[in-house]
Amino acid sequence: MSSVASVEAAIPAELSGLVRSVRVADGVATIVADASGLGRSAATQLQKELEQAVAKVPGIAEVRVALMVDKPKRRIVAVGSGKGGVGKSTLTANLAVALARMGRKVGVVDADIYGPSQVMLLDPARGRPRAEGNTLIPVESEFGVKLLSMAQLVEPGKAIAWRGPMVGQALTQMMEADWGEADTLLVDLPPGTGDVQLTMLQKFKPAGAVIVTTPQDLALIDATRAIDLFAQSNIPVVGIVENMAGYVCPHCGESSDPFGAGGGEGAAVSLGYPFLGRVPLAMGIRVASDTGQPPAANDGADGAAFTAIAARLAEWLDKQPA
Ligand SMILES: Nc1ncnc2c1ncn2[C@@H]1O[C@H](COP(=O)(O)OP(=O)(O)OP(=O)(O)O)[C@@H](O)[C@H]1O
Repeated sequence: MSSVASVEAAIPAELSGLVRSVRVADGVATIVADASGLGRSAATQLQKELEQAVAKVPGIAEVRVALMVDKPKRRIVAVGSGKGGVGKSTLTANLAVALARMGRKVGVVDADIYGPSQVMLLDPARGRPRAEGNTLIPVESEFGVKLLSMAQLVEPGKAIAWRGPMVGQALTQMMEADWGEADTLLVDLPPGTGDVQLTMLQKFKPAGAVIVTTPQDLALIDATRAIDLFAQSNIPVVGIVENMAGYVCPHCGESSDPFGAGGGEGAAVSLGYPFLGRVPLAMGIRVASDTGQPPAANDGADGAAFTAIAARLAEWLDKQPA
């Protein structure tokens, strides 16, 4: 048998369909295999299995495996707000779950170092991300969304008082993790306009940004600042979401507007950005969120607003150039 034939015969049958070429010269076997569509860990596994199988072939001193991989078309969408507590994390988690229910492969990066809440929202079982070499493997939440959070990387309850460079490094590790097939990465940014935002904009160039605000004037002024940050970096603003708008009393059914109403929509119109929708202030949203059950995971009324906003985001994503 020729040395190429011996190498081919040694490759397990279930992997041979992925092998594109085999060459042998001076005891060195060079195998090219197609790993496109496999996640990074499956590709590493393929490489190992090929190396191990071929190393056993008599006369082969060295095995080199080259993998053909396609760069996944993954879009990053930053979710930002001018100030804290406006529901940015709640929106991010629910958009992710709603997009996953629409068939997208979604990852969430919780970059909100000052209040990382995605673990509570999406993974109350608190899975720990694994690491392969320097590459993090995100946790799979029960809602079909992959997750990496600053909260998984530090001890629970420890004050997060990191300096800028550490924050940038942690963000980079999360962004460059093995996101596998994920086509959309939603990044829950800290409120305001600090180091994380700048690293995000300069290094990872999101395809777009969703801005969350509550309807009252102060939040809107802050939201305008957040919008400016994206606009200055030429990151398109997908649109503005108005959260905590309109409270329906669960007892009497009367609707009131504790934070005013329509401010987000008004700001969107006057600034010339699309208005993506309004999420009511609802007890059900708060309770479900606190117990790790994002309303968008179900067909109930509390999830409907998130699903509608996710549909607008999906439509926007589909219109972006490949
Ligand atoms: N539409 C809503 N109805 C009721 N409660 C809400 C709504 N949106 C958010 N909340 C609640 O408000 C609180 C703050 O929300 P969230 O953590 O999402 O805000 P945030 O903007 O991400 O804040 P931070 O930047 O401080 O992390 C949470 O307890 C959340 O459950």
